[in-house]
Amino acid sequence: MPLTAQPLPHHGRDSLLLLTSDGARAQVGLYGAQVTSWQPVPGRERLYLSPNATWTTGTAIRGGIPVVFPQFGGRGPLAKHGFARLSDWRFLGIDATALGQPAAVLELSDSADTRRHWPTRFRARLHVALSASALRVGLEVRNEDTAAATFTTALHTYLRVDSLEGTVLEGLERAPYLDSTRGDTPMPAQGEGIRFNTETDRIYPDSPHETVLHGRNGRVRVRMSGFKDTVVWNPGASLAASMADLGPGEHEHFVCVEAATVIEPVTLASGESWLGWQQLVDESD
Ligand SMILES: O=P(O)(O)OC[C@H]1O[C@H](O)[C@H](O)[C@@H](O)[C@@H]1O
Repeated sequence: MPLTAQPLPHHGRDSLLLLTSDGARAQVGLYGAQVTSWQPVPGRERLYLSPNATWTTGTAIRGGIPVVFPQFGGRGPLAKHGFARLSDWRFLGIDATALGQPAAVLELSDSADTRRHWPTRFRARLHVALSASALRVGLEVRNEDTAAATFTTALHTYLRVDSLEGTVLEGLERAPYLDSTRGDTPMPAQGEGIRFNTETDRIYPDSPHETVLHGRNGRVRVRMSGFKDTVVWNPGASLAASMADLGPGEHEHFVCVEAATVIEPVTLASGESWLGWQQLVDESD
C-alpha cells in the first residue's frame, strides 16, 4: 500500500505526517524518532500522548513510542533509557528494504556527543510502516565500530485506553516476570490476564511474542520480532500525580506494552546488524 510522508510541525518540532491511501495516518517526530500518533481510521487514536508532555530539547516526550537505546532504564552508566529518545534523527525517505513494506526511515548515527556517553560507532534506523489496520515500527542497529558492541533497547509503546477499568492485557498468563516495583523480584506466572489496579512495572524475560490489550475502546494486538522481553508499565495513581509530564488521573489513559531486550543485551560483532520490530494491529469493529 502506498505510503506518503509530509512535513507537519508538532509542538514547534519537525515532524512527519504519514498517510496511506485508505486513510490510516501516523505522526513521527524527528526528535527521538518518536511516533506520537497512530490512527488506523481517521479520528480513532490508538496511542497515548500526555497533554502535559514536555517538548524541550534534553527532555523525553511522554507518550507515543519512545525509542529506548542503547540502554534500558538505569541498567548501565547512561542517562535513563539512553540517548536515542533525546537525539535529533534524520528523515531518509520511504523505503521497503528492512520490513518488506514501505516505511518512513529515520536515522541516527554516532557523533562526538554520543561517543562521549557510549564509545561505539553505530548507525540506527527506525522504520515506521503503516497499513490498513496496522502500524509496524522496526529498529535496526548496525555496529560500525571495529570492536563488538552491546546494548539494551525497547520500543516503549504507550497504548491509549479510555479507562483502566475493564482494561486487560492477555498473552502473558503463563509467563513468569520480574516485578520492578519491588527491585526486580522474580514472580511466578499469574495464570490470568493483567489488570491495572495499582502501579505495575514488570519485565517478562524471553516472553511470548504476542499480547492483546482489551479495553472499552476496543482491542489492539501487539506482536514483536527480534526483541526478546516484554515490559508492561502503568505508574498507578500516586506516581502519575507526582510526575509533572503526566499529572493526576493521567495513568487512567494508557498502558505501556514494550517490545524490549533488557535481560540479555544484544551483542553485535564489528559490522553486524540487528533488527527488532513491534507491530500494533487495531482489531476494533
Ligand atoms: O519516565 P521514563 O524515564 O520515561 O520511564 C518510564 C518507565 O519506563 C519503563 O517502563 C520502566 O520499566 C519503568 O520503570 C519506567 O518508570
